[in-house]
Amino acid sequence: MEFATFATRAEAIERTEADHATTWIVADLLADADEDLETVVRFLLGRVFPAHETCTIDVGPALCREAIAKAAGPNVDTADVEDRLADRGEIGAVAASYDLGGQRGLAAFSTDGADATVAVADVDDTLREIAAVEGDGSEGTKLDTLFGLFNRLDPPEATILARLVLGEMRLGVGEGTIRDAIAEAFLATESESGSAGEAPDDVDGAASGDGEAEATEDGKVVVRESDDVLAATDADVAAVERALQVTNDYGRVATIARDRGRSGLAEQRLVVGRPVQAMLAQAGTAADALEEWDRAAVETKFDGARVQVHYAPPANGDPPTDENTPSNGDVGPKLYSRNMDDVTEPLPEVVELIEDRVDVPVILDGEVVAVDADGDPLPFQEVLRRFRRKHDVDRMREEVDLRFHAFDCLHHDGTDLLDTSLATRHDRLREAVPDLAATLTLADDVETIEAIERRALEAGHEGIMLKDPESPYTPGDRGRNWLKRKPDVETLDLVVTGGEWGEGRRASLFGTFEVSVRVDRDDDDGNGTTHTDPRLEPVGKVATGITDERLASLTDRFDPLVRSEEGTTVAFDPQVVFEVGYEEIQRSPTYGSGYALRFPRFVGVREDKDVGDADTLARLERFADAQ
Ligand SMILES: Nc1ncnc2c1ncn2[C@@H]1O[C@H](COP(=O)(O)OP(=O)(O)OP(=O)(O)O)[C@@H](O)[C@H]1O
Repeated sequence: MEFATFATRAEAIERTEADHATTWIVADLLADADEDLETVVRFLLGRVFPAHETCTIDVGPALCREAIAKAAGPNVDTADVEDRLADRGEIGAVAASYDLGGQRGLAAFSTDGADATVAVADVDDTLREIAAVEGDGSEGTKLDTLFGLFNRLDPPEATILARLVLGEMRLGVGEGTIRDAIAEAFLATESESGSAGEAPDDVDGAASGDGEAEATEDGKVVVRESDDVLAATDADVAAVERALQVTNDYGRVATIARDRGRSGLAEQRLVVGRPVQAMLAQAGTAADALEEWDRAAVETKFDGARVQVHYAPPANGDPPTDENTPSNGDVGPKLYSRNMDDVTEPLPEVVELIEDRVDVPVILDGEVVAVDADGDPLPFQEVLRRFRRKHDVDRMREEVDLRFHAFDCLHHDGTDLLDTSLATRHDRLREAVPDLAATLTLADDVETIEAIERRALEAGHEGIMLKDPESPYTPGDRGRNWLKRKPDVETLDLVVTGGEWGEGRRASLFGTFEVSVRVDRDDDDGNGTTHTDPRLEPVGKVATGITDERLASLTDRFDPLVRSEEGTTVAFDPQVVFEVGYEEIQRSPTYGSGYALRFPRFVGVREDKDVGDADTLARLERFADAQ
């Protein structure tokens, strides 16, 4: 597929507002993608690599702006690109606003005069090439390669490339839309209920369906209520969802759905070495748990960082031959964070522990916690000193002692356990790692649960987890089968979107940080889906709780993220998530979110969270209502 075709269709998706119409156009695009299907799916999600691969193209906003400036010609410098960014607010629009290198010039044609169009596969290859560049001079090589690509693109293509490079596609296509579109494009014909979802007629490049299409002032195409509903059934969508949960690879699932249909999807298995999305929890009380289930499984809530362990010991057999066969030999131990980043290297003692204790293939879920000399838990911030460390791992190992607590088992000795009950999974967990398994107590009265909670708090833990003992493991889901209970007021995990330079002694440091919530299109789906296209709205400014030393390190960290500057106020590229405490949430016209935090206080940087994991406006509103 030509990249220009992809860009035009992406533009139409962006202009379309109704969810079902978006699903149609995406389904239509997937059906036309042929051999580029996997790439198209990833591009729509703003990714070059599937989520379970730890590769990144490692091009920051500054380098991307420099490449655009270079492609825009000798009269344009990075400062000019930054000005336009401050003006237009979005890198795609900025890239499209320049007459880049060859757009209308000679470079659009190869030397023999043939039209040198760029294919989706060319863009993918080039971005992978950029990802692979390492070592001295890598910045320069990445810049030249990216510039070379921008140089060959038309404005709509340049928009998409710039957004892709920075992982912000802004098409309003979340993971849920892709899931539905895969079902619509490739499974709907298999259902008895009807024919495949028909892509709607084209109206000005965007979907119309049978309903009346109407362009609004901002150019979005709204499709009014129509008889034309999606053809995919709930069962189709569930089949896709299931395969996504085990493979964690949208591109791959799309291809399997197209080529092998439902039976192919049903055959997908967990693979030791391929991380799975973490199951998440909602806040809840003992009374909530006992109201919802007959009995609650009660566990300590450890105050550390989530780690998923993948290991297949070498003695157990040969390495996997087919990547869809549960591996039975020689993988890892590999450790993954809650966001599926590879954290094996920073945590060597966990690797050694697993190698030492485990003798069959496993996928375990758990938490690493920093502990003091007596083995008592230390605050969460301590574990983060170890978690993403690339240098001085050995020295830090001496400084911060870690414990690994395993609380779930997703795969054990050739058997996938996602669909079995928590109680069964816990039995397998104890079989796999008897002395690393968290204690799980079944309770059917509030008093027992409260006693466990008191003991957990006295021992220095964060609180307790309450889990439905009958529930399956649902990757990526923040449902009500796991409830977390901790006494402290919930903190919020907010994206840092701006800042202000300090005054006097602190004039060379950022002194205040503007923090924002995510406002996603499908914000209120309530199912914990990670959305790739967040809009961010401020809720307050954090200035307290930060030491001078910390401010200095934060200033170094945020300096390269400055997107624009006006007086002492700066806007940052949204990349860092702060955990923020507060006394109260108030309604307020001051900020775009409609809320303001009273006495916001810096608790720490959530190194384990990306922008897509930050709290949403919907969650903030729930907290505000519950005050
Ligand atoms: N026994 C346990 N079972 C499950 N999760 C646990 C347990 N102990 C600690 N945790 C941690 O608690 C988290 C569950 O809370 P949640 O899903 O809300 O994540 P979060 O947003 O990081 O919340 P928080 O900031 O409260 O930890 C898990 O991701 C895990 O890291």
